[in-house]
Amino acid sequence: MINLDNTSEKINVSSEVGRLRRLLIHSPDGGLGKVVPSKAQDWLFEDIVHLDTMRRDEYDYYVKLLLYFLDPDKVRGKIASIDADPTRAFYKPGGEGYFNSDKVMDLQSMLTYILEDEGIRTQLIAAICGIERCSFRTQQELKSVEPATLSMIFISGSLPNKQMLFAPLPNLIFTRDIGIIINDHILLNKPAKTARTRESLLAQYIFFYHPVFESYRDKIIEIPDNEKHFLLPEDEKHSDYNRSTLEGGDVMMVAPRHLLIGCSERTTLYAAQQTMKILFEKNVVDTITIVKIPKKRDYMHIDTIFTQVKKNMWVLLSTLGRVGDDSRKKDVLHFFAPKAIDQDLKILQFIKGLEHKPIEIENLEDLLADISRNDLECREEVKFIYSGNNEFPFGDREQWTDSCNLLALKDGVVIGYDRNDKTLDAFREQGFRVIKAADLLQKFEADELSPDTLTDTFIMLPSAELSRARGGSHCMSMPIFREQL
Ligand SMILES: NC(=O)NCCC[C@H](N)C(=O)O
Repeated sequence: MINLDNTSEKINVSSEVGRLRRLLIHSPDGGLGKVVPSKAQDWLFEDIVHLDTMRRDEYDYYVKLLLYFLDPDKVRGKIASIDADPTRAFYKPGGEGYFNSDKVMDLQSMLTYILEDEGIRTQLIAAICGIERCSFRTQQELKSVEPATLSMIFISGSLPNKQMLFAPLPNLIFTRDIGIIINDHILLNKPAKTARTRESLLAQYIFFYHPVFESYRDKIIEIPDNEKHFLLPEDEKHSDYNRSTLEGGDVMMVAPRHLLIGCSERTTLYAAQQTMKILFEKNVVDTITIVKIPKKRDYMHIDTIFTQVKKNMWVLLSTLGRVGDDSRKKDVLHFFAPKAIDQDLKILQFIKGLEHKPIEIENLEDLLADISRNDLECREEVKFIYSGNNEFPFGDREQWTDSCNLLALKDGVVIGYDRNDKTLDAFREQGFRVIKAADLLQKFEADELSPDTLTDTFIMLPSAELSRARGGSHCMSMPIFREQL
């Protein structure tokens, strides 16, 4: 069981780059290894993945890095022995040897914890069996399964004897999308895709019942459905104005009083408006900027297009920025040249009390520079790093493999994928140390570098398998506590 002492008053996120102190993750579970080619797209994967490689050679580094920064006693001086264990016991929630941190928390452990309560267990079994259309007998049988196994079944979809009860949840590794902390409030998502429905049900139960969130229950925000929606004919139900869906990758807490909400393939205008109304009424923030991006698989959420690196630095996709892709600047008439799509981008800023008079912002760079200068009171020059170093056609290629989706562990220290070479060059040009996760861990172990003193660093996470799931380190994190900037 995790130590829950001092866990109250520990939920607060008011920026994207304040030192990260606590977050929710989920290590790739057995369900990811069950994605079959014919279901990969339905389950929102671009390909099938090799689970062992994804865990051992990729995601496990993410965990070690997070622990080194957030809960160092769990890993300092132990990396060699952790790596030498062929069973990976350190990473397996619930098992002996599990790292069990109250700073880097896995949803699976949290689920196991709440399932110890018989009442919650009965409710959740009924709810899941309801959405998954299980038989009455299955529902009864699940009642006698002990919590750790039940938690594994709910997540992976399979019984211990490997029989599949329902589909796996391969996207649960992208914890960002299930909810978002906005100051000391928790906004739950409403997933756009059926493949992610069970995830949000599990998240509801975790946020409402886990003791970590106990004193925040009245600060959990759930977005309502449009009442009219129930009365609409099927073909009208899916319009952006009638549907209510929102995913965490479209919600970005950029400054203590300023929130960005993307309207995208996943988040509808209706949900964005409802969220804005609730947040203004509750006085959680006083500026909300809606960033409407093209509804395209390539750009499923705004955090696939830009993320913050440090107070005065952002990484973004130029095709949707002011500069545009350089192939267009040079007027390259080539069949590969992208269409001008920046006209599909629209940015409107709403100030509490003046919602009827939104301010239109012309482009992403203007918005991001304004956040750095005015919200974060940054005096240095604001810098932009472009995906693929803004070299055609690498901007789009590298955005597809999450060059713009970085997780800041602290101001200027980010984790991102190792495969986006041109973007990495751009970081080097800005004076960043670009270092492999394994090498950095070695240097931490040898006391040559320390998380506390590290500055301007891009930590490269191996990503051959992870990137097939179409999300990066920003998507794989749900920060619940960051220090104030
Ligand atoms: N915030 C994010 O962009 N999350 C990435 C989610 C990837 C996942 N395969 C999905 O399509 O939902």
